[in-house]
Amino acid sequence: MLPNIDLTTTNAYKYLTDHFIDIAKIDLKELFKTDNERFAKFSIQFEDILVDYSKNRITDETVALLIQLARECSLKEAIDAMFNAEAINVTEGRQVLHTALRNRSNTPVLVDGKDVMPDVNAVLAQMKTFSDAVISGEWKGYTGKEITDVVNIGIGGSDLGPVMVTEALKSYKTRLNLHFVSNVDGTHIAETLKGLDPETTMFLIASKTFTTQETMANAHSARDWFLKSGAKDTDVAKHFAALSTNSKAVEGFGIDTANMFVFWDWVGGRYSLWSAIGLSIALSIGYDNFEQLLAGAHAMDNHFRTAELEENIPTILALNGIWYNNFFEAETQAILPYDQYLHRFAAYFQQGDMESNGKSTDRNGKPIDYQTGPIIWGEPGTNGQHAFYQLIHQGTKLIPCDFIAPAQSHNPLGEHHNMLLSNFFAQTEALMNGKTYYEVVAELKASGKSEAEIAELAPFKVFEGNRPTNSILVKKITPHSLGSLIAMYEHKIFVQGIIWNIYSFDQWGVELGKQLAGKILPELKGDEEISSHDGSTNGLINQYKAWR
Ligand SMILES: O=P(O)(O)OC[C@H]1O[C@](O)(CO)[C@@H](O)[C@@H]1O
Repeated sequence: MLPNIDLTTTNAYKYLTDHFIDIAKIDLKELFKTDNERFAKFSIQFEDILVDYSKNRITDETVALLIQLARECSLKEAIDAMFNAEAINVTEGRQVLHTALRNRSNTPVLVDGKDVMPDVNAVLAQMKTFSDAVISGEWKGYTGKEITDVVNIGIGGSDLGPVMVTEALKSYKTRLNLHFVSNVDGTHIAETLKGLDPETTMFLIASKTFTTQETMANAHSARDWFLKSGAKDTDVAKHFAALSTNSKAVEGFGIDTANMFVFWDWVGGRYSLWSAIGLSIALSIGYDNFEQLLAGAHAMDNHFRTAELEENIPTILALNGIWYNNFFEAETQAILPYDQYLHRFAAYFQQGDMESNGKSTDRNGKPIDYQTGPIIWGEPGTNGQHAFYQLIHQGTKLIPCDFIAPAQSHNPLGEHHNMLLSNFFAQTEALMNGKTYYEVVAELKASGKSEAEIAELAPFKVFEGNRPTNSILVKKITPHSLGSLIAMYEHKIFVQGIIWNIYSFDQWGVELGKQLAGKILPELKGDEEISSHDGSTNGLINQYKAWR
């Protein structure tokens, strides 16, 4: 069972509320001036990942109180409950076992008394055989040609993880070209298919439920396109595979069950890239690299499960986030990777975090009167610097930022990487130190400006500073380190959900829109005027009908 504790009733929360009044007045750069050990104290290295959280508005006391909060909310017990296969996804009556998918040590994981590891390993073996055959060219299409292109059709967790990882690990690419179709907008599949040859294209229909409207519509359009090329129904087996928990629906669609890669309902969609949903990743980077990704995540799982809370990276990151979210009232959290390969990392964790912790009902079914999940956003550096960093530096909102960068580039081109990393280091320094009015005046004087010009300009050039950041420096983005990095954020989300006393593994909030779309779709068929909705919705539907 998960603990059920309202964080605002804990002693730690009360102490933190008082402590916040003191900390709100303290300037972060002063904390560095008075403590030479601050970096050593507030940074943790795990394998090839260094997490520096010293540029946060925290003291020893803050960290101690946040840890106390985690203890009072029974975090350790909750971690054990997840790894021990308790049904902690209560509203769906399921276990939460994405960690079993990457359990490379193969210790038994018992679900209802049955060890799931043999099934996990059997699917991995099937993925290996299949991906090896397609990559080597041994697998032939219906006219005897090798497969050159793979199209993953899926959405949400059946798309975002594979897209993010295949982009992040592009430098490990096999000879196959990967494409991803998610949107029900016909443009997505139409544009993707334009450059492809049905004789050499493989489709992966990725859907946990195999009922998702967008995925099924795209899957049918893909099959129509394939059959139009002259292929027969019996050729579908050579060009379509399914990644799903729903064998019946897969059969119903006409995909050979030999080409079905299963997973289980104890894998949440947004945590499924480690499962058969990762087949596109295995095809894209090769099975051995996919296994390395799993191994990296497993290493982080072990760290999360065994490290003391004070040394536990996901826990520390989560508690820092709670500090800003619940005390400083920060509304958002930026994820800013200084690595072009990680350009979908923030988008991936938009689903990971916001679908998990965007909840306002606690574990008693009662409305919550404190803040839960933040808005997650971000773009790669340095592009972001030339777009939205203005607001991070000088806007009225406090935006805690995670900066992520690899020390080694896969493309060491002249001075590019030093230039990139100089920006990475400079930004967190600038956000912390800011620039005072006196510094601005001195700078303007030195540049030869008149007194009048200085008086006019100076206020606009002041940077308040004192803006918090985490710096996550990774030796190199490899399948292993990326696996660890993803698992680190997954567990951060878990910790926050525990402390906010919410259920992080359901997603009822996506249902209402789906339901209403299902009602509206038949109304769009004919030409008759619609009057069954509110005035705005009626007006919009009727104008759509008039214009289409
Ligand atoms: O894999 P499926 O079942 O097609 O679902 C896709 C996505 O839809 C959601 O249920 C949200 O609509 C996500 O949680 C999930 O990742």
